[in-house]
Amino acid sequence: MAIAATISLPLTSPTRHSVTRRSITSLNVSPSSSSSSSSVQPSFLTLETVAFRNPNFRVSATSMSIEALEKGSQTSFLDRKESGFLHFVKYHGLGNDFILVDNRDSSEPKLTPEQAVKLCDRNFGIGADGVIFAMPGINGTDYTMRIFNSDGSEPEMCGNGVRCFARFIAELENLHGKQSFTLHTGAGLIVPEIQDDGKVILNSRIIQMLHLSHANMNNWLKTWIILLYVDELNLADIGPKFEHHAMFPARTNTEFVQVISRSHLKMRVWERGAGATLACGTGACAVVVAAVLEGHAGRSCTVDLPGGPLDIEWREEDNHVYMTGPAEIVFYGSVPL
Ligand SMILES: N[C@H](CCC[C@H](N)C(=O)O)C(=O)O
Repeated sequence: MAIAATISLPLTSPTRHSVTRRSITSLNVSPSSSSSSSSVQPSFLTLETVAFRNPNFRVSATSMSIEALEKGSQTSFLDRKESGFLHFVKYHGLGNDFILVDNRDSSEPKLTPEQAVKLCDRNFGIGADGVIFAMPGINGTDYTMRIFNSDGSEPEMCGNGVRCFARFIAELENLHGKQSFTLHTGAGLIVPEIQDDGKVILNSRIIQMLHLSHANMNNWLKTWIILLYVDELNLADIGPKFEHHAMFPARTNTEFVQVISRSHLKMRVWERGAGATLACGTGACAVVVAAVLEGHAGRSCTVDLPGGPLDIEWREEDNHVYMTGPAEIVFYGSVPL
């Protein structure tokens, strides 16, 4: 599959430090942490992202020329259905980046895992940690979210991916204000609730899984609390040893955690099927649940990841986990299939 793409860039004013409120998509409604979401540091914005942040230009990957985009072209881009091409939107959540595909017209993913591997390649493809498909719901849900990791494996769920998925659906369906939809995932039913300010809540079912998995040392969400200086870790060396250990027949994500205080953790992650990523939403949630269960932290923590901070709260009264973090559009694109 040739990878020659015309890229349309949804750009806002290219100031390096403008992380607009609307760009903060949160899985948290607790006002206490909303202020912290505005503390999201723009440090994870790369020059490429900033350079692509002006809504009036299109970059053609073939000519690398910059052309003015007619008004409203973002909407028309999302309506593109030319056959023989895959139209996608590139999002990232703290640098954990995904190719999002509007797959609402079919219950079969538009890409094979092998094609996803090629598109995720950062040199020969678009470059991403995974491909996420917005598909028709099943068993009465509004949508289904499926994800292929950059190695082609299919995980059950993806925390950062849910934030990007929520932003993607809101754009596709032109949703504004408070919205809620039911989402079928490999980890079960998720009911993301988009709040008036664009934030999204994560439902409690995942907590039972997190709780159970920590207790049962289930391979998917197993988290190791290791009291160490995580920056000194050679993830490429130690990560695969955990991922491929015989203890985890389905492999595992592994989070390496430094407890800075009872409300501040620092984490690096080696992800199953994606390697060292800049952020892991499910991992950050699992880390806080595990740290609480192990007595290392309180129920509200800022988790520092290489891509930036996530605010996580495991609320006692409803057993929900609330995650606050950004979900940014990077560009729209089309690739020939
Ligand atoms: N690689 C992970 C899926 C993505 C999880 C991570 N990106 C997140 O934000 O939750 C796995 O195979 O379980």
